Amino acid sequence: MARKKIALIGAGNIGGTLAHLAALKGLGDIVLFDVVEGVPQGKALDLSQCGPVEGFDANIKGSNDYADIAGADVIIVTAGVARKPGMSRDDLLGINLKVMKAVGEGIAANAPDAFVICITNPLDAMVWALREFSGLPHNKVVGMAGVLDSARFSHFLAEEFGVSVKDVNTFVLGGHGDTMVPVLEYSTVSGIPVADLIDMGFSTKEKVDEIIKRTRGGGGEIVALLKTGSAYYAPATSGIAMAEAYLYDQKRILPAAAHLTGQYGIDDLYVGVPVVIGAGGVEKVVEVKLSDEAKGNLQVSVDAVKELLVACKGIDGSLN
Ligand SMILES: NC(=O)c1ccc[n+]([C@@H]2O[C@H](COP(=O)([O-])OP(=O)(O)OC[C@H]3O[C@@H](n4cnc5c(N)ncnc54)[C@H](O)[C@@H]3O)[C@@H](O)[C@H]2O)c1
Ligand SMILES: O=C(O)C[C@H](O)C(=O)O
Repeated sequence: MARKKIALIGAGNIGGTLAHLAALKGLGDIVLFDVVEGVPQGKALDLSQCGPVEGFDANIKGSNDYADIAGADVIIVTAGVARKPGMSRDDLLGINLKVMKAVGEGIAANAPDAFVICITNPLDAMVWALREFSGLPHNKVVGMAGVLDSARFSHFLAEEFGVSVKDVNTFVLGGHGDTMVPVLEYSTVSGIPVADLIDMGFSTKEKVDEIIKRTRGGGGEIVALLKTGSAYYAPATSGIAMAEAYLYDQKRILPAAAHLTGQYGIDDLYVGVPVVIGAGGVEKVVEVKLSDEAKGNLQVSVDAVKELLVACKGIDGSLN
């Protein structure tokens, strides 16, 4: 069987980390694409020289030419700009929208059969715009944020409860902004609901509420510490988990920004919900029952995403 091909659009902090992980995990051959000349080529050469030590055979190529992504099975998009302290993700909209246009056109012309995972911020608006610009089927274009936000929530809960993070399962829904919705009723440790663990004295409601707040601000906390950019190790790991679900037809249920057509009362919008990812791309949107409080919070988050789409349409008339 021919090796799979993974194309990474954007060879910055996340792009380079994605390439490293994809090579270590043997996902296939890798193309690192960027508009900056030299950077993808330099990173590809450096990464290729891990091969003899790690024992991987992946062909890793750096490129400034979209023709090199032809035949890609999976494309992960991180092209664009990351925020710095004092900025919100939404401040990136104008500049990254233009990047999504170029990337969408490049994908449409060279790799229209790929499964495309968008990571660029502001995530929910950028994945929507990327889908519009590329014209790919909605089930083949998805946004990564929920896996990362849920990983943050799980990490904080495991630390607070003093249990292995392997047993913690959480869901964060909604847009990837400060209005995201960590859903407590679907958060468990080995199947035990968080509320029961609070009753058993593992923590208090106040502390768990603080963790929810910290999860919502999880990206900003790292931006404030790094000062020059944003998180990249956990975002790359999260993107790779989604790529593996597609490449290995795992049918995983993962929170991801997917195109909704009425589910959760939301139409023609990309927003974070649980989805099944397998060889068919986004194979199903999983519509879980939500409490009235979670529904209200999701609506606030959806309204924030809608505002960003209005802004996108204002900037680029072709999106109307
Ligand atoms: N969805 C999430 O959960 C999540 C998490 C972390 C970061 N992000 C976002 O991911 C994006 C990338 O983050 P990063 O840390 O890798 O940033 P980075 O600045 O390190 O890398 C971005 C790369 O994109 C390249 N680029 C710019 N315009 C391009 C174009 N038109 N075509 C191809 N490449 C282009 C740049 O040259 C740069 O190498 C940012 O928008 C960031 O906000 C999202
Ligand atoms: O916070 C950011 O700007 C990057 C990313 O969205 C994150 O959540 O880490």
